[in-house]
Amino acid sequence: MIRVQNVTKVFETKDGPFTALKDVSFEVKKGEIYGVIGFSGAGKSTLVRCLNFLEKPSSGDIFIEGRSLKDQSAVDLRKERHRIGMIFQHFNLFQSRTVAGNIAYPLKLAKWPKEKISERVKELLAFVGLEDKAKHYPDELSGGQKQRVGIARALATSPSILLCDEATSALDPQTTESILNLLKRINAEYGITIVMITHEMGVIREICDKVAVMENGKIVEEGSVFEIFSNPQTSTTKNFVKSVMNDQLPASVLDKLNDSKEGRVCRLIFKGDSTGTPILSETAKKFNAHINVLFGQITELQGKPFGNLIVQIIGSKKETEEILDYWKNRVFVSEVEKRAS
Ligand SMILES: Nc1ncnc2c1ncn2[C@@H]1O[C@H](COP(=O)(O)OP(=O)(O)OP(=O)(O)O)[C@@H](O)[C@H]1O
Repeated sequence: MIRVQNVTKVFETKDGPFTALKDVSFEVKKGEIYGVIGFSGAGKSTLVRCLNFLEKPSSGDIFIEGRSLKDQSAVDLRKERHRIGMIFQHFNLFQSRTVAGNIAYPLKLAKWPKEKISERVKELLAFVGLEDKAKHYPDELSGGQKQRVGIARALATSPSILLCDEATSALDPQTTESILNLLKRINAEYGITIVMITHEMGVIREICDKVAVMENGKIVEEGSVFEIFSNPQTSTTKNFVKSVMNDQLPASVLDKLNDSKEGRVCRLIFKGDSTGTPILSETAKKFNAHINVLFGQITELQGKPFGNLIVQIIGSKKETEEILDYWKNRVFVSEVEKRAS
């Protein structure tokens, strides 16, 4: 659906050339919700602007449904952009136009007949739950309502892709949740592929299928949301996961573990149906070793239960290995460092 191929973007600045994107490649499949997360300055906004060629890559290319954007004429690129909607952190609404006027704008540009425009605007207002605000101006709306207008405007020309650049970063947690639910509906009901740019791991956890982690203009890690949450590799990704999982062992427990030097400490990750598996009681029946539970939490990942258990196995080396093999066939298992990270 979207293929980003070796994209590099160099800006000329008064201090010389600055490389904001370095050889970035990834693919987004049709119907997927794909997240790109990174700290401020990582290159996320530059990347999202390259996806629809608002920013032209210095090298590399973007393919939309197999079509290369690099070689397209200005006219063809404009047509291509009609199939790609975009929403922004600060909504970017026209203050002098009403809500209905904002939503109608791209349809006017596309030269739709008047009656069809008003029909489509009505339909979109109903979809985003703002039927009663058609004649209001943006400064009479809350942040969440403004973003709903932004979403309705982005959907007006029935795009197949929606790019969201920090779409919830200016909103409070409750409003963020309602906007994320609206984006999920857009994805499920219209099959629209969504690319979410964000610095909030909670947004990724809530709605994305896959995620790429960006740092200094590069993708440092990519995978399914489950893979990234259960087994983050780079320190940046670990920090993002930590920001929402709160699954670190308290210092006092770590101290005790370091003192005792006994046993192996492991993290067990349960997903979906496996969350209800009575794995510890089964282990106790089957093996003689002692299992000491240090931490336990069940949260939700993409609407499915996601359990996280940290345990210490106290037993012989052979028995510990047997237990680990037994677990590895049932749940995701990783070793936990006893030192605080
Ligand atoms: N037009 C430009 N000219 C020069 N440098 C730029 C330009 N646009 C972006 N940059 C630089 O590229 C880097 C990446 O910026 P970008 O806005 O893509 O990051 P970001 O991850 O979206 O950060 P934020 O969340 O703060 O917007 C930054 O160091 C920025 O200063």
